[in-house]
Formats: sequence, structure tokens, C-alpha cells
Amino acid sequence: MKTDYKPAFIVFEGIDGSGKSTQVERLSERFTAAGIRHTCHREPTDGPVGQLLRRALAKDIPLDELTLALLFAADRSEHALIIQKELAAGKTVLCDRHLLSSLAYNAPALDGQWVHAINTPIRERIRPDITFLFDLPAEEALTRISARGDAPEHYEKGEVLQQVRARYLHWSEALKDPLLKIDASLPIDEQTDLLCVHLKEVFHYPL
Ligand SMILES: Nc1ncnc2c1ncn2[C@@H]1O[C@H](COP(=O)(O)OP(=O)(O)OP(=O)(O)O)[C@@H](O)[C@H]1O
Ligand SMILES: Cc1cn([C@H]2C[C@H](O)[C@@H](COP(=O)(O)O)O2)c(=O)[nH]c1=O
Repeated sequence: MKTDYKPAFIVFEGIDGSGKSTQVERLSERFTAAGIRHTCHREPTDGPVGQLLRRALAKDIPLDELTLALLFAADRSEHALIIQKELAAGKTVLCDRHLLSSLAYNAPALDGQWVHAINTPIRERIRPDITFLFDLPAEEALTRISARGDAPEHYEKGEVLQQVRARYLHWSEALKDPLLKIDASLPIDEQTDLLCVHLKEVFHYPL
């Protein structure tokens, strides 16, 4: 069995409540147990632009869709520089959301090609080696979100998440980046096993 893996940029995507953060945490635990050096990231980031975005998502400050799309790209631009450094230092990067989120969420009011265009310089800096897309019907995601007990954020509404899910499926084909769609209704451990099998078979991670 080959185990000569090189550090990869691994992205987790899907609608709110689809289970991304849970899987980042589970995969991180498996990586730690296997001695794989890695770091966990998320977008929006915890940097200055990301913090502003989190306030807008929590409905603390009103920002329109154009401003949000520009801020998500700005936050990602800074983030790409950090990710490049982590990879160069030999660490695998697990990232909760990246470009596909902008295409899925920020394109309804705006032209999808324009959202793609403002992110193109970032794509030239960094591209995911693999994206795991956690696919779940919006109603199931909303049930999970309300069970979590947090106040619903800016995009956490049934009709919005239904459209976001459809745009995820469209853009995941259109981008042509390496992507594995996961049935997010499966039990948590079963999904983590699927991720590990893929990373072992395709990227030779010692999992
Ligand atoms: N496979 C699963 N089956 C049932 N419940 C799950 C599953 N995966 C995660 N959950 C639960 O669903 C809720 C949402 O999961 P999680 O926070 O990981 O989703 P998320 O995609 O990161 O959400 P968000 O984008 O809103 O932050 C959590 O309470 C989590 O424990
Ligand atoms: C990166 C990114 C995110 N969003 C949206 C998607 C979610 O509703 C929130 C982030 O919340 P999470 O609990 O951390 O998943 O932000 C977006 O609209 N565009 C983006 O580029």
C-alpha cells in the first residue's frame, strides 16, 4: 500500500446544517490518531473581514448582497495566503467552506459568472485538491439547525437553502474541480469512513 501522500487542501461544502463542521472535527480526530500533520480552517475566517461577515450573518449589521459577495471574496483572498503557507510547511488543510459557497449562496441576486470572476485571482493562488460536498435536503438541514438551538442566520430559510442546494449541484459540475458528493443523511461515522477511504485510495493518506 502506498503512503507517500503530499499535504492536500481539503474543502468541506454543503448547505447550512448539512454536517460539515461535524465531519471536519471527525476527520481531524482520525488524522491526529494517524499522526497526519494538519490544521482546521473555516470561511468566513476569524480574520478582520471574516469577523465583519459573521456579524452580518448574525443580522447584527445590515449589508446588501453585493457587499457580502465582495467581502466573502476579500476574506478568501487573505485566507488563501495563509493556506499556501500551511501547505508549504507540510500541513494538510481541512477547510469548512471555500469558493463553492460563494457560487452557491451569493449568486442568486448577482450573476454567477461575476461571482466566479471576482474569485478568479484567488483560484490562481490556490485550488482545492478535493472537495467533499455534503448533500442534504433543505428540510432535513433546517430540522438539524433548529435542534441545534441557535437563532437562524441570514441564509437559514427553507426556500433559500433549497435554491442554494441546487446551485451547489450545478456549480460542482461546472467548476470541474475534483469533488466527491456525500449523502449527508448517512450516520456520522459512516460518512467519516467514506472520506477516509477516498483519501487513502486517491491521495495515499495512511488512514
Ligand atoms: N449525519 C448526521 N446525522 C444526524 N445529525 C447530524 C449529522 N451530522 C451532523 N449532525 C448534527 O446536525 C447539526 C448540524 O451539523 P453541523 O454543525 O456539523 O453542520 P454544518 O454544515 O457545519 O452547519 P453550518 O453550515 O450551519 O455551520 C449538529 O447538531 C450535528 O450534531
Ligand atoms: C464562505 C461563504 C459563506 N457563506 C455563508 C454560508 C453560511 O450561511 C454562512 C457561514 O456559516 P457557517 O455556519 O460557518 O457555515 O455564510 C456565503 O454566503 N458565501 C461564502 O463565500
